[in-house]
Amino acid sequence: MEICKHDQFCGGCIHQGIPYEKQVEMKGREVLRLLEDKGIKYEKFLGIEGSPKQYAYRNKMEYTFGDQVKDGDMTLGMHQKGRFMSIITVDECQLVDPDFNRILRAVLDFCNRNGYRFYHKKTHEGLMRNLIIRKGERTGEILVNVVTSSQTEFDEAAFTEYIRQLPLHNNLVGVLRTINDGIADAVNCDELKVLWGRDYYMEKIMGLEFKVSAFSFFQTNIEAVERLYTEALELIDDLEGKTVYDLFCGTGTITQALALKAKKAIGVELVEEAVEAAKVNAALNGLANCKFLAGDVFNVLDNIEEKPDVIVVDPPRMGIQNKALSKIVDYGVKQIVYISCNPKTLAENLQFMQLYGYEVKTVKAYDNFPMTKHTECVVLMTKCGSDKK
Ligand SMILES: C[S@@+](CC[C@H](N)C(=O)[O-])C[C@H]1O[C@@H](n2cnc3c(N)ncnc32)[C@H](O)[C@@H]1O
Repeated sequence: MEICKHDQFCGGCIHQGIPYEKQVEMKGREVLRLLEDKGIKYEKFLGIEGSPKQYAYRNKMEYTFGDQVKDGDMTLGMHQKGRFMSIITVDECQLVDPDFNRILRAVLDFCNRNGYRFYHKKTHEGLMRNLIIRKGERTGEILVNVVTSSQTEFDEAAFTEYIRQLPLHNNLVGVLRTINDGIADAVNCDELKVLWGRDYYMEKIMGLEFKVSAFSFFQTNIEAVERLYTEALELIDDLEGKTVYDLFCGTGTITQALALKAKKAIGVELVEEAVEAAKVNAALNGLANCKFLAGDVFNVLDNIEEKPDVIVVDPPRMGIQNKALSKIVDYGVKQIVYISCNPKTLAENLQFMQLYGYEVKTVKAYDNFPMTKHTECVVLMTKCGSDKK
């Protein structure tokens, strides 16, 4: 693949131009360095896996309307590297399905033709704010969600017609409009309007089906994350008859995969909408042995009656706070599987867990986000001495 035409301004693909094997090797070395810096002793490093797809792997993009130079033409895309107020049009991004680029270009043309202006971050004036495109990798379903203020007229019928007649390879299943009049530079939903079709797409992963609604979290690189989750769950000795906690469970993908084998799987997640989505999906998959609880892991752990035999954690980039980690290690379960999207906070958490009687058996890294700086890791920890019992 040639160097992307947006490379000069877009800060997303920092490793672009470096041969892929080299990128993977660099990320693997970085994980080991971070672990070693924290004095983490591990029995085995199982290496690093590259992504099954190096391009067109992202199933979601959140683009912003703006301009690249002050009072210049309207743009739609990503923030320019190092220049927060500048937006660059990324209509040839290589990390997304070509349909995303087609839709982005078409929406920008539509807005220019209709004289719609972008919402200005400083003056808080203007109409067009964001464009969110999501795709079911395994179903080929596409959802288009345009985010606007309510300050001036927006021709919803013309927009819908225009999007529906675009020649796409994938199957458009919904055209949505989100009204956001908040002044924060974030996508908040004051009202979600279904202009056509439905407000969700379907995805298939780990042999399960998922209904992913407009704002639900869902993993970005499906092929890569399926392999990562599968390998992470294979580290657990035996799930039969066991109660498993899936902490920081998001929309409950892991919880449901665990429930296929365990006696009971309990997911805990801060975002209530994600928990509601997880419940809907568990019902869709006919899984009656899943339970989902909304709230901060630190608080919710005190209210779960069933004690765990195994714990899986998949925290956000900031890792797990020590006060929550104390409660997790206090269960004394034989195996903890730690899935991490930030090797730096992973190393800090492992250091703490080692002090409280856990040892690191295996570490494996995964490059689920080729060209970018991100690396995922899966670590198996066991309670010291539990092997000898
Ligand atoms: C990396 S994602 C996990 C994704 C999940 N495994 C899935 O497949 O959908 C981390 C999740 O932790 C949640 N989270 C962040 N802080 C939390 C907390 N203190 N307690 C519970 N959940 C939290 C986030 O909302 C997010 O959904």
